[in-house]
Amino acid sequence: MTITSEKTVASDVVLECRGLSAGYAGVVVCRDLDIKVSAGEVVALIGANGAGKSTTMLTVAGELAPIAGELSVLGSAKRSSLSALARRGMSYVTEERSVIMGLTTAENLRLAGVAADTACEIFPELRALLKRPAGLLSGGEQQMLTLARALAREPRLLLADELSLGLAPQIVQRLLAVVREAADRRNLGVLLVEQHVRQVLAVADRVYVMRRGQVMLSGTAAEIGADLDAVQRAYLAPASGPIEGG
Ligand SMILES: Nc1ncnc2c1ncn2[C@@H]1O[C@H](COP(=O)(O)OP(=O)(O)OP(=O)(O)O)[C@@H](O)[C@H]1O
Repeated sequence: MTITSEKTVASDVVLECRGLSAGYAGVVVCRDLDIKVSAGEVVALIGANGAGKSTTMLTVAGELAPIAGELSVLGSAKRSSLSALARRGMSYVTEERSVIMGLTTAENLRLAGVAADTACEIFPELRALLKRPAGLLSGGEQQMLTLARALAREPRLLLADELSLGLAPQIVQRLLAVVREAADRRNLGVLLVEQHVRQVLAVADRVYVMRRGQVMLSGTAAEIGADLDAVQRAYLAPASGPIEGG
């Protein structure tokens, strides 16, 4: 199945890869990736376990060197480390709880150079939790803290890899709504890996569907959502056997 039409939300491209191959120690795991994210756009990367989503994100984030192809992040095609990209306006958040558990919410924010008021504007839920050690926050609250910390720095590109892994549906919805709002209000470009396909389709502009290291399908969220059952059967069921041609 091929869906070709794509909505162009903004002309400002914050992330683009063309013919990108990525992997580990020279072994290709993802190949020929053509992915683009513009400012103000929420783009979802979905796929079954092992499809190569995290490998793609790690490569885009500067953690893995591309094996082949072109990659341009925030207007530069020069390879940059995660920390250099962070300085230029990229935030990378993952499912791993990145808060320091022994510090309070307020201390975690201070350590990141983020004003508590700014974080609480993003997630008002954090206000009542400022004095609580992050280790005592629920998983959802920890991810609100993580996301507030990331968004308070006013990035131009947010990479979020399964931010809502293992969280309750209402929390997933809340986190995704805040990401959508940041895209709309601050012109943030977002690339989002998400297992909660229906929920992510509700907030995304466009979607790339990966399977066995390749983008098999791309389109607007409406296009992908229109035949989601078929997409799920064809591409989101667990793949069996090795990735071909690695
Ligand atoms: N550090 C690594 N070294 C070698 N191979 C790896 C490494 N990490 C992942 N892989 C392999 O790369 C392939 C893609 O993995 P990746 O984690 O990118 O998929 P994913 O789509 O993010 O999966 P999931 O949804 O399960 O997180 C898998 O076959 C995996 O075993």
